[in-house]
Amino acid sequence: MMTSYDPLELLTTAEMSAADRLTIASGAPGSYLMAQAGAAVALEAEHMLGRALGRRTGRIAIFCGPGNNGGDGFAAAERLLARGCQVEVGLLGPLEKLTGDAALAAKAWRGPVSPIEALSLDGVELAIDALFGAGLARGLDGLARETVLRLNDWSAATGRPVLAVDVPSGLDGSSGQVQGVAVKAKTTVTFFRRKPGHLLLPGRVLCGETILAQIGISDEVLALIAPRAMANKPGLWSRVFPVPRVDGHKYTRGHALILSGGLARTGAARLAARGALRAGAGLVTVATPAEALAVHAGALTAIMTLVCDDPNDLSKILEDRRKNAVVAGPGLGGAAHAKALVRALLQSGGAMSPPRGIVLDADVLTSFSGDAFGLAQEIRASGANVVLTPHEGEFARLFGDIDPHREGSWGDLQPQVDAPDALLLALSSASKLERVRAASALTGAVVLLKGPDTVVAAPDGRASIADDLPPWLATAGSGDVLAGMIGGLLAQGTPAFEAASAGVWLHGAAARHFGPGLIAEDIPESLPAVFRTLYESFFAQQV
Ligand SMILES: NC(=O)C1=CN([C@@H]2O[C@H](COP(=O)(O)OP(=O)(O)OC[C@H]3O[C@@H](n4cnc5c(N)ncnc54)[C@H](OP(=O)(O)O)[C@@H]3O)[C@@H](O)[C@H]2O)[C@@H](O)CC1
Ligand SMILES: [K+]
Repeated sequence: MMTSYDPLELLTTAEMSAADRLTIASGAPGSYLMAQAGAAVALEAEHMLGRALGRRTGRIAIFCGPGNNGGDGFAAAERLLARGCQVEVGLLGPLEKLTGDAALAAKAWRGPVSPIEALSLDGVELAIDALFGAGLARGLDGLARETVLRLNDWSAATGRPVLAVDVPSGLDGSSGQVQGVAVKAKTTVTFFRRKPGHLLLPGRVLCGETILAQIGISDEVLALIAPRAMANKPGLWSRVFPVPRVDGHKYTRGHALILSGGLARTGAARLAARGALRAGAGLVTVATPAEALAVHAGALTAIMTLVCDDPNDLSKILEDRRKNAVVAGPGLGGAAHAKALVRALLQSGGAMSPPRGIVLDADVLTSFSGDAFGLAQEIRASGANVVLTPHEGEFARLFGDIDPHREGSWGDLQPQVDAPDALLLALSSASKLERVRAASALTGAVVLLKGPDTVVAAPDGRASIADDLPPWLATAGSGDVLAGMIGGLLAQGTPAFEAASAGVWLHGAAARHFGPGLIAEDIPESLPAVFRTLYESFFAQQV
């Protein structure tokens, strides 16, 4: 059965194996799951042929590997043959080496099996890639590599599609990274739940459209597996989302403070401020150097201003604990100034309850380049709810160049993090998901790493991955608006992980609503329409 809704959970390949094992242990044979998987692939193959040719009689070539992914290929082949399709099967490796359910599926296949290199693509309308799935163990080489390249060349030259089983072969389902080479699919059919690699780049592009099929694995196994990675959709954060209440007023919706840089760089703070206000903060104030006050005052209406020339001014401003969220970084200026301000900011919360929400972005992140340990110590000592919002460059400068062996680099941090060695290794992992999780575990902050596949991770290992951000979101000032929106959500009391995840989703939804040609100023102005649709969906779920 194909799924018509988007479940949130994303399963690593290890978690998916656990789901298979638990299901098989509860009495459903593996061969049944494989038959269901094959049937789902066959159904999609028929749809694809139907769409391309208006009939389902075109030739289909199925490339099977030596494990259960190949078994799914045999099961699909048999199903397609039974439905009257023209199917040919090639196998990587000897038939007699297949074991378990894959051997059973191959035995049930009534047609011939060619060596994979002999399976011709001449006149083929659709190729099915069932070489490797969750069991990919190393980079592809030799005949496996040649086969993948042959499939890609054929598809590029003819425009005919490849349908991938579970994941395009060569793609690591947990990380979204390519192991050597990978198939470029038009469509991927995966089972039970999507894997992080279906969302993370380059995986998402290699998968084409990902279709989720249910093959008889019960949702109940999720309670035992307890997956920690989720697709970033409203269902992830809707329960804590600050929907305005009839009995609320602006003072119950928090007060966000945005730190501005000097005269030549005030626009970023105003973009962030507008983002915070549109995201629903009750009050928003821009704290600005005196030299830029007139510029801000002339450009702002609903947003207030305060003079803040140095860390002392900031500490005084923050004695007002009603200013419960702060955004620092956009356009803030030179490293020494930014660092001094952020120190004052992190030391200002005292024993606030609930702790102040703080978004650190742009120039603040750059001011701590190579000093992730220093930043981590200050964040942990602050007790604040901190969200870091780097792009790839800022992330690399912050976490990519640290020397854990330098004396004193860990300071008093080491006892506060689990498995420090593994954490350091993960910081340079090829997997974006693992890198962001490690950065979050090190700093004790929620970390949001931007990109077309923005990942948000919390120190406890929860993570969200975005899969619906439009390319026109990558425009000057867009990140400033995002930082402000997250600040606005924090001001309303949204917990940091959910505020960051919801901020990413709303930012993308606003950009989708506006469409191509978007500039940063359009994002806050598109939020009301997004909220209207979002609240309607919340209310629809309540009735
Ligand atoms: N379990 C179930 O009930 C269900 C499972 N399902 C399906 O099973 C799939 C997972 O199956 P799987 O675990 O057998 O792994 P799979 O991806 O076929 O590859 C393993 C084989 O490839 C080989 N190999 C690995 N890397 C290689 C390389 N670079 N180059 C060359 N060879 C390489 C590896 O060899 P080895 O490493 O042992 O030398 C081994 O022979 C999953 O994606 C889904 O499609 C569904 O039917 C639902 C029910
Ligand atoms: K595959």
